[in-house]
Amino acid sequence: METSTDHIKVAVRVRPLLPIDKSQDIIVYTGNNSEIRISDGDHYLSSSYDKVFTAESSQDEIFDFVSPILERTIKGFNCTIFAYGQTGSGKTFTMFGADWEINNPAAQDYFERNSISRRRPSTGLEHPLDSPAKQGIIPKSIAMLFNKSEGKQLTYYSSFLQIYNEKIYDLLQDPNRSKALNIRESKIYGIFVEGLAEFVVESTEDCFMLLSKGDRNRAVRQTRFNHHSSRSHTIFQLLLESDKANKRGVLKRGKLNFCDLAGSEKYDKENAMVQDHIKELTQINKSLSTLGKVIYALGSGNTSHIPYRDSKLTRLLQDSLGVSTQTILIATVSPSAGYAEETISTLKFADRARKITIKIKKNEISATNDELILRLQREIQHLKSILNLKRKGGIQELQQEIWELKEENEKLKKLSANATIEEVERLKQENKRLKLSLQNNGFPSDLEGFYVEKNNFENQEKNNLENQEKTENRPPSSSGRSRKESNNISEYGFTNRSFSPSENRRRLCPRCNQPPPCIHVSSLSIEHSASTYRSTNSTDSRYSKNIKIPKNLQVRYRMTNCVIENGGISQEIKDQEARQKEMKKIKERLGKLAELESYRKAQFKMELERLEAEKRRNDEEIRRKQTEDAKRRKILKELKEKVSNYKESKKAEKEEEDKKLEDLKRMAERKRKKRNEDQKRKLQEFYERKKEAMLEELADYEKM
Ligand SMILES: Nc1ncnc2c1ncn2[C@@H]1O[C@H](COP(=O)(O)OP(=O)(O)OP(=O)(O)O)[C@@H](O)[C@H]1O
Repeated sequence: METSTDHIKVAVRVRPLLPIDKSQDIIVYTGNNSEIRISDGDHYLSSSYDKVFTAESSQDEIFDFVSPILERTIKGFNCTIFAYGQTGSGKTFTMFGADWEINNPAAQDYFERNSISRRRPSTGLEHPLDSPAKQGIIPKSIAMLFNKSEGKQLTYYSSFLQIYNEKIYDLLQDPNRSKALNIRESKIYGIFVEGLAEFVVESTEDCFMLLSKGDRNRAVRQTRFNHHSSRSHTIFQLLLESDKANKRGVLKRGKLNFCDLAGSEKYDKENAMVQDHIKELTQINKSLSTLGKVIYALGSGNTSHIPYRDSKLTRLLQDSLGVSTQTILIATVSPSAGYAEETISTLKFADRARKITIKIKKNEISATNDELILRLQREIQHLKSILNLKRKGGIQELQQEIWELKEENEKLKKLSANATIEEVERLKQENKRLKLSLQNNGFPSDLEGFYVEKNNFENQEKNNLENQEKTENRPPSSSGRSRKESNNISEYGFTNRSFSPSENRRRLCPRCNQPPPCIHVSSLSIEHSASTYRSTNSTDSRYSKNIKIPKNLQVRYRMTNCVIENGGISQEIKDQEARQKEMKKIKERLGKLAELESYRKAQFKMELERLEAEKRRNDEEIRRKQTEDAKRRKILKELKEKVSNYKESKKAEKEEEDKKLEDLKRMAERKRKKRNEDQKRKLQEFYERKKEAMLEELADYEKM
C-alpha cells in the first residue's frame, strides 16, 4: 500500500483593504512568495509558510496551489482543505468564491439597535458559479476533478453539512436545522456522520447544484466586520469510489473535504448584540479554541492526548488532522491595523499547523472484501426491486429485464462464497447501470428551480415563463443567453455544453448502451433525461429555504451498521408502497368495521329484545308489588285502628285506675291524719295526766 509522510500545507492569503475595515493603515507586509511580516510599532511578527498570497492574488493562483494535492484524491488519497481566519478575513471568498453572498442573501440581524447601515447584496452581480474567475477553491476543484476523472470509472458521492452551535445539521436535507446528527466511528467507514445524505453526483453541475442549494441553508448573520458572516462551520465532501479494480485487485476510495470555518469574533462592547449572536459567537470561539489546542498538541509532537472529542469540529476533522489525510490550511488575514491581534493569532495558528506531520496512505479496499461484496449485493437487490416496482404493470418489453434480474439474483447468491475481482467489478458496473437506469426512468426533474436566472430575483417567475416560451418557440434571444442559442447554457448561467462524455453517457439507453431510439426506450424519454438541466418547470426561489433535491439524484445514508440507499425515485416508490399499504390497511379496517357494525347490530337487536322482555317482567312485578302494597296498606290501616282503639280503652282503664288510686290515697291520707291526731291527743292527754300526777306528787311533797 502506498504511504508517505508530509506536513500540513499552509498558505496565508491577505485580503485587500475594504471599506468596512476599522483602520485604513496597512500593517501586513508580504516578502517573497512565502514570507509575511506584521509590524505596527506595538506588534511585530515575521514568519514563513508554504505560500503567501497577496491582496492582488487571483482565485486561480490560490487554486494552482491546492490542485496538485487535489488530483491525488482520484488515486485514492484523502484530502482536506480548510480555511481559517477571523470573521471577515475572506474564508468564504477563498473557498466558495467572490460575491458568494448573493447565493444566500438573507443575513440575520446583528445589532439590537441598528447603528450600522445594513447592506443587502447587490442583485446585479454575477453569481460566482457562473464565472470561473470568481469561483473559489470548491467549485474549481469540483470542475477539475470531474474533468480529470473523465473515463476513469469512478462514482462520486457528495454531502454537505454545517456545525452550528455545536450541532451537526445536513445542509442538503435539513433547511430548518430540525434534526441534529451524530458522529459515529466504524472500522469500515472511519469517522462518519450518521444519517447524512450522500448524493450520487455525475457532473460538475450536479455538484454545483448541491453546493448552491446547501449553502442557502447555512446560518449567516450581519456582523460588525462582515455584512454577511458565516455563523457555522461547513464541510462539503466529495467521495470518489472506483468502479473498477486495479491490477492488484483493489478498489480505490478518495475523500475530499472542503471546510469553511466560521470566523472567530470578539464580543462587541459598543453595540448590543442579539442573544442568538452571543450564543453563536461563544460556540464558534469555543470550537476554534479546541481546534487550536488540537493543532498545538499535534504540532508539539505530544500525541498522548489530543482533545479531538472536545468539539464536533475537531472530532469530524480527526482523520484530516492526525492521520491518513493530506491537509491544506488556508489562513486568511486582513491587512488592516485594526485587526493586528487577530491577524497575529491566525498566523501563529497557521505556524503551528505547519509543524504537524501526517502519515498519508492510499485508501484501497480489496475487491473481494466480504463487506464490499455484501454491500454491493444489497445495493443491487435494492435497485432491482425498485426497478421492478417501477415497471410493474407497465412496459412489456421490460419483462425480459426482470427475468434477467432474477437470473442475476441467483448468480449473486452463489457469488459470496466464491467471488472474483471480475465479478465484483461487474457487480459495481451493474450497480451503477441500475442507478443510471433509475435516474433515467422518466421522472421529470425539478433541478430547474436551482438553475434560475441569477440576476433577476424579482422577475424570476416572469423570466421562467419567458424561458419556457423560448424553449417551446426557440426564437433567437436578444440577451444572447437563451437556451436555444447554444443549447449549452443552463438557465442558471453555466456555460456547460457541448455535452460532456458523462452527459453523453446519460444520453445512451441504460440497458443496451445504444443511442435512442432502441427497443428499450423511445428517443423522447432519453431526451428527457438528457435535458435534466433544461427542464422548464421552475418552482424554486433563491430566497427559499426549502430544499428540493432533484428526484434523479440517488442518495444514501450511512448508519452505524449499514448503508441505506434511498434515492429520489426509490423514495417515491417507497411512498407509493407506503400509501398502498396504508390503503390496504384502511380497506381491511373498513371491512372489519363493517363486520363489527353488523355484529353490533345483531347484538343490539338481541339486547333490545332482552330488555323488552325484562321490561315486561318488571312491569308485571311492579303491578304485583302494587297489589301487595295495597293489601298491606289495608291491613296496616286496620291494625292501626285496632291499636288506637286498644290504646284508647287502655287509656280509659288507666284513668279509672288512677282515679281509684287517688281516692285510695286520699282515704289513706285522711286515715293517717286522723290516726296522728288521735295519737297526738292521746299523747297530750297522757302528758296532762302525768303533769297533774307530778303536780299532785309535788304538792304532796311540799306538804311533807
Ligand atoms: N481576497 C479578497 N479580495 C476581495 N474581497 C475580498 C477578499 N477576501 C474577502 N473579501 C471580501 O471581504 C468580505 C468578507 O469576506 P468573507 O465573507 O469571505 O469572510 P469570512 O472570513 O468568510 O467571514 P466570516 O467568518 O464572518 O464568514 C466579503 O465582502 C468579501 O467579498
